[in-house]
Amino acid sequence: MSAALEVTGLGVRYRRTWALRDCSLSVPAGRVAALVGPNGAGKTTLMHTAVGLLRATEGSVRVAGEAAFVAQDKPLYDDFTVAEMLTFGLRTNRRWDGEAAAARLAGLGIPLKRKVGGLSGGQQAQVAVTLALASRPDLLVLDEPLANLDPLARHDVMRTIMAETAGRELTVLLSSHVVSDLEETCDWLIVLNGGRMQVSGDIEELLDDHLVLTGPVGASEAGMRVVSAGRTDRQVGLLVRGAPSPDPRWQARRPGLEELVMGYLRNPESTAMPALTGVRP
Ligand SMILES: Nc1ncnc2c1ncn2[C@@H]1O[C@H](COP(=O)(O)OP(=O)(O)OP(=O)(O)O)[C@@H](O)[C@H]1O
Repeated sequence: MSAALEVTGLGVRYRRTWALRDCSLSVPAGRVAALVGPNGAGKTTLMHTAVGLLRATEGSVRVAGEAAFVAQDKPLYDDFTVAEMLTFGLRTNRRWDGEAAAARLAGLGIPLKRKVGGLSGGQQAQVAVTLALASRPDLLVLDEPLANLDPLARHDVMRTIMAETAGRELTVLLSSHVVSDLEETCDWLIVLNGGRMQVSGDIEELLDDHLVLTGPVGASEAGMRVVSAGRTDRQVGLLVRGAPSPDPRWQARRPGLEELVMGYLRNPESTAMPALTGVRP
């Protein structure tokens, strides 16, 4: 499968501050990739660089085809009606599918005559995503599309994205702070922390490749690849990568996505990157 997004040795600096350093990753075409990380991790910087709003200070970003971007603050023009936004899109995009966009908005019950500023937050997010999709991108980049939305609206926006990715070669990169929102929709995970890449990979493969171990203090950790550890006076909880421990005192189970992400974020030194990027396992 060819890569829709290929990031190689990327570094981005704002004046003296490096927002990203030594980042390499590859997202295969057709994937819905979740980009997660704490505040200031560099998510927006990575997305801006991918869509050409920022230039790489070092390294490179390559997108196969056209990218569309929905910014965190959804720069929709409040005084424009939804219909005017569609006309604007038609005039400013080479490949524009206004009919599909109008049909989708009708399906969502969003009136074309309504001013964008008069729509709810959820509806504005739907309009922003629909307009981005109407430009028929190969890569759709969404910077926290679910921020400030209630759970129902979050679910609806994710459903729109899912419906669009089904049956065509659209690749999506979306950032979020809420890992549970991504579980159903995303099949690729990227964890960014302090400007460094920690994880990039297929979510099912990553979950298969990790274990949560719980055991008494003193249970052997020899030979294990510990991602992160939590300890109390009596118990130890570990997230490990690879084979289970031979020590029978450990109880093992498969992690959930949130546990996997939190395990890595707790220990910024741990990485799970494909070998080809040259990052240590
Ligand atoms: N225009 C700028 N000038 C200087 N520093 C910046 C600028 N934009 C971002 N930074 C810095 O770069 C780093 C990465 O910021 P970025 O906005 O990419 O992170 P983020 O992961 O998107 O954060 P958040 O989750 O809070 O949106 C931070 O340390 C931030 O302070």
